[in-house]
Order: sequence, then structure tokens, then C-alpha cells
Amino acid sequence: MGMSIINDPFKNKGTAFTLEERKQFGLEGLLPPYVQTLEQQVAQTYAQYQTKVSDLEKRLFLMQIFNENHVLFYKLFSQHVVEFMPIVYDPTIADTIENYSELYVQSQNATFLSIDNQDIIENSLKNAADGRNIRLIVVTDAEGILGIGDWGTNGVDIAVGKLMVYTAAAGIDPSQVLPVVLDAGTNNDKLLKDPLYLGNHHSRITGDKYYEFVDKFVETAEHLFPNLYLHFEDFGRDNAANLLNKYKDKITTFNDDIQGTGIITLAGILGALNISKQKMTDQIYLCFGAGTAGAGITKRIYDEFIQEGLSEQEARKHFYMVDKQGLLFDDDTTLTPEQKPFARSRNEFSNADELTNLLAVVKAIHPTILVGTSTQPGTFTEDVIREMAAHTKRPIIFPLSNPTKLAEAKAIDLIQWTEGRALVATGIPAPDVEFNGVTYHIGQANNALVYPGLGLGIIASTATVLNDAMISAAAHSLGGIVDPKEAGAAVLPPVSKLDHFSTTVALAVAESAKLQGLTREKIDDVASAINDAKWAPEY
Ligand SMILES: NC(=O)c1ccc[n+]([C@@H]2O[C@H](COP(=O)([O-])OP(=O)(O)OC[C@H]3O[C@@H](n4cnc5c(N)ncnc54)[C@H](O)[C@@H]3O)[C@@H](O)[C@H]2O)c1
Ligand SMILES: O=C(O)C[C@H](O)C(=O)O
Ligand SMILES: [Mn+2]
Repeated sequence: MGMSIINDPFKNKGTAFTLEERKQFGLEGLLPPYVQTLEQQVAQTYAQYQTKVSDLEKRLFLMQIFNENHVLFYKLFSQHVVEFMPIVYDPTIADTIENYSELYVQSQNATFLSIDNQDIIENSLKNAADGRNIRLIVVTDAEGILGIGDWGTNGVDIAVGKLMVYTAAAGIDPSQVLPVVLDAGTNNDKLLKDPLYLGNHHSRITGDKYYEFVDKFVETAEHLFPNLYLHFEDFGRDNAANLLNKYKDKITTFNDDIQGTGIITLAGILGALNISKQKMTDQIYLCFGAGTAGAGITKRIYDEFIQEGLSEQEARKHFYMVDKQGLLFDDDTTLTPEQKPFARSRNEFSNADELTNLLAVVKAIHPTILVGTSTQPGTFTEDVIREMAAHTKRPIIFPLSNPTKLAEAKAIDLIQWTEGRALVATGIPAPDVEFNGVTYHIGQANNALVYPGLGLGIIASTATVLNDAMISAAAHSLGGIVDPKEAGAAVLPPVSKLDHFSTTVALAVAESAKLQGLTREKIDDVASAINDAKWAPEY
């Protein structure tokens, strides 16, 4: 019995098992004699962490702690959130996804489902849940991991990592979550040729067969876990929006790249306008990289224009999208359904045929907001930014592509090229920028700042769906944490306040669900429902 407890990360306390527990659970002789407190374990583990030199080594060390002892891992994480976020999560997580097979130690309580073996989906989910009451699944098919592309089964790490952030940021009970990867094959040649690759060695199955596989997973998971909140992560551009549209009115579900990114970016823009004292409906919005995230964000900002009273026709005039081919025009037969509403007519421009690159488009439309989700590093060049800044006092510039190596620009350059006028947020954490005696704090517009609170609000309120009103409430709730009068203020609150604003978002979402009568159970007091739902890392 002792061995099974000590090898179970949900139950293991390691050296903190008391003498009584050691006797009761058959652990006598299996641990060094001195009984440590959780605080001593945390201090000792953190000291060991600090001896690791590279970020990858640090991450691997923390994963080892996670594999052994969840309470210790989350206690440590909660005490060092700002330091650990880029190690446990983006950007370091990208390295472990690219090298998953080489680094493989164990499966980290994840569920691996294969398109080639669908008869065992139910058993697989049951085995992974092991009798636990699963309230939250993060599922990926890994076709579009961050901006690094298709990583097949390796993408499981993003599901594991996103869930770690749920617990660290919002106190989601780690015994109620399940990371899932759907292996439908991969089109990554490097993986297909790699004998060490641990996923299916064939190209992606697409079309009806693919959708049947996803359906089978969704139906089985909903059946096994009736109180489930299902989070989709890093699906490819051809499928992400389709899947969201298919399920969003039927089950409690969420697409992080479309909706989570939409919320945090709207919150960042609201923060920026709060600093510049400008009106949303006066802005000209340019989306660079009109894929899953780009189109998701654009729709969210567009909905905000409508909410502020503009007609659809008026609002559309403020939006432009650039993708690989340049400015998107309505005569283009390759547009995605999400791009179509924002495509422009060629006869609006005298030089439409020349609008095939970002600089030409910026010159033609004079955007006041530029958001990058293109996966193309360095594309917000000095020329582009100086041209944009020549026509607007406080340009709002968000290079959001992840990980670090793919960002459209560095915050420091954006501040320098605009003489400190740019209101900047980045996808990954960026250091403060000193310029002309002012310290500029750079907000992080990463969906990790909202999805944990959103999930907590949904789970605590037993919301049956996540709808636009709840999403809008979440985006608006983040205002008021930053003082906009301070010189160099960030457009979003700092990651150090993650737990504070997770609770803020959770309250806004749960309140909205309650108000709309969209909760499965009757919720009397939203704040106490949220408090009760929170898990804390204690023995
Ligand atoms: N900060 C965040 O919270 C956050 C959230 C989601 C996605 N992202 C980042 O956004 C990026 C895109 O993610 P996605 O899921 O939308 O991927 P996606 O593949 O759906 O979209 C990328 C889009 O960029 C376009 N593109 C490629 N090359 C281009 C070029 N040279 N010029 C203009 N457009 C080009 C593609 O055609 C595609 O439409 C990734 O780097 C991802 O990490 C950030
Ligand atoms: O994972 C992240 O850091 C944010 C986002 O979901 C992404 O795909 O880049
Ligand atoms: Mn993502």
C-alpha cells in the first residue's frame, strides 16, 4: 500500500508524511526519518531549482516535482508565479513540445487518444480519470501549437501546461482536470521521419473522418463527465472555428485561441484607450495574420463596436485584415469564413493591387491599432511602425505571436521607434523599457491571463454554456487594476496580480451566468461559490 501512495502524485507528501501517517499507510522505512513541513519542502526545492542553469533544465526539474507531488509543485508555483510562468508555460513549453520524444520520462496523467483506435476512447478516458470527478478537460489535436505549427502527439504538453496555469492562477482543483491529446496524425515531416516519435506515423486524417473522431471524443467525454467544461487549444486554422461553432451552443465549451485571446486583447485595448483617453469607436483596426487568433480577436473588437452603438455597416468600415496575400479583398476565393466579413472592396482604393504587404496597407489605411498574430518574426519593422505613428498620437501595437522567437516586434523597439508614444502589449513576458527617463511597463496580452479566471467562474457557477455576454463581461472586468495616470503605465495588469484578476474575471463571468439564468444549479452568492470552488495546495 505504501508504494502506491508514494507513487501517486495526488496523494504523495514525500518527506512531509507524519510518523503516524507513515505507520498507517505502510510507509515506514520508505522515507528518511526527519519529517519536513510543506514550507521546508518548498524552500529546499526552490533552492535546488535555482541551481539549474537553463530554462529547459528548470522546466524539467519542475515537471519532476509535478510528477511526484502535486501539492508541493503548486505551492512552489503559487509562490513564484512571475518567475515560473515562462518556465512552466510559454515560451519554454515550446522547447519541450519540439523535443517531446527525446525528453519523454512519463505521461503526466494525460490521456492519449488515437484516430486509429477509436474503440478504446471510453476506456482510455476512464483509465485516465481513475474514478476522479473530472470538471475540466484541455484538449488539443496539436495542428497549430502556438506559432510553431504541427507537433502531433508532442502537443500533449500544451494541454498539460495550460492546466497547470489553471490551478496556479485560479485554484482549479488538479484532481478534477484531464489533459487530452487527439492524435489524428501529423503533417510534420520531421516527426514522421523520426524513429523516436511517439505519435502515429502517418499524415493527418482530415474531413468527415476527422470530425467523426472529434465527435466521438466529445460525446464520450460529455457522457462520462456530465459537469464538464471543455477547453479546445491549438487546433489548426481549418478546424478551430468549425469545432467551436459546432459545439458552443450545445455544451459548456471554450476555444482559447479564438475566445481567450479575443478577451485579453480587448481588455488590453480598453486599457490602452483608458491611458490615451480615446474612444473605441474612433479607432481603425488592423489585424496582421488573420488566422484562428487574428480573426477571433477581430470579431471580439468588432462586437465591442456594435455594443457601443455602431451599426454593423458602420463598424465594418473600421476593420482591415492582412494575411499572406496582403490586404484581404472580397474577390479572393481563398478567404476563410471568419475572414469574409472583414474583407474590403478593391474599388475603395486607387492602388488596390499594390496593397500586398503590411507597409503599403499601413500607408493606405492609417491604422490606430495594429495586432500581430501572423507567426512571422520581425514583421513590425521600423518603417511600418514609424509610418503608423506618423498618423496617430498613441498607436496601439500588440505583437502577439508566440513563442518569443516568433514575435512581430520587441517592445523596446516599438517604444523607441515611436518616441515612447506606443501603447504596447506582447504575447510573452517583456521586460520594462527605460526611455527618456520614463519606465514603460509592458502588458502581457496572453490568454493565460484570462482563461483560468474564466474557467473558475464557469465551474463555480455551474454555467451550462459560455456565451458572448459572459465573454464581454470577462474582458471588461480587467479595467481599473492599473493606474492609467502613471507615466509608462501598462495596458494590462501585471502577472504578479494573476490570482487577483483571476478572481475578478471569475466573478464577472459567474455573475453574468447567474443573471442570464444559465446555471445548472441555483447559485445564491456568486462570491462564495467561487471561494468554495477554489483548491489550495496544502496537505
Ligand atoms: N498572445 C496570445 O494569447 C496568443 C493566443 C493565440 C495565438 N497567439 C499567437 O498567434 C499566432 C497565430 O496563431 P493562430 O492559432 O492564429 O495560427 P493560425 O495558423 O490560425 O494563423 C496564422 C495566420 O497568419 C497568416 N500568415 C502567415 N504568414 C503570414 C505573413 N507573412 N503575413 C501575414 N500573415 C501571415 C497565416 O496565413 C494564418 O492565417 C501564433 O504565433 C500564436 O502563438 C497568441
Ligand atoms: O499558449 C500561449 O502562450 C498563448 C496562445 O494560446 C498561443 O497559442 O500562443
Ligand atoms: Mn494556443
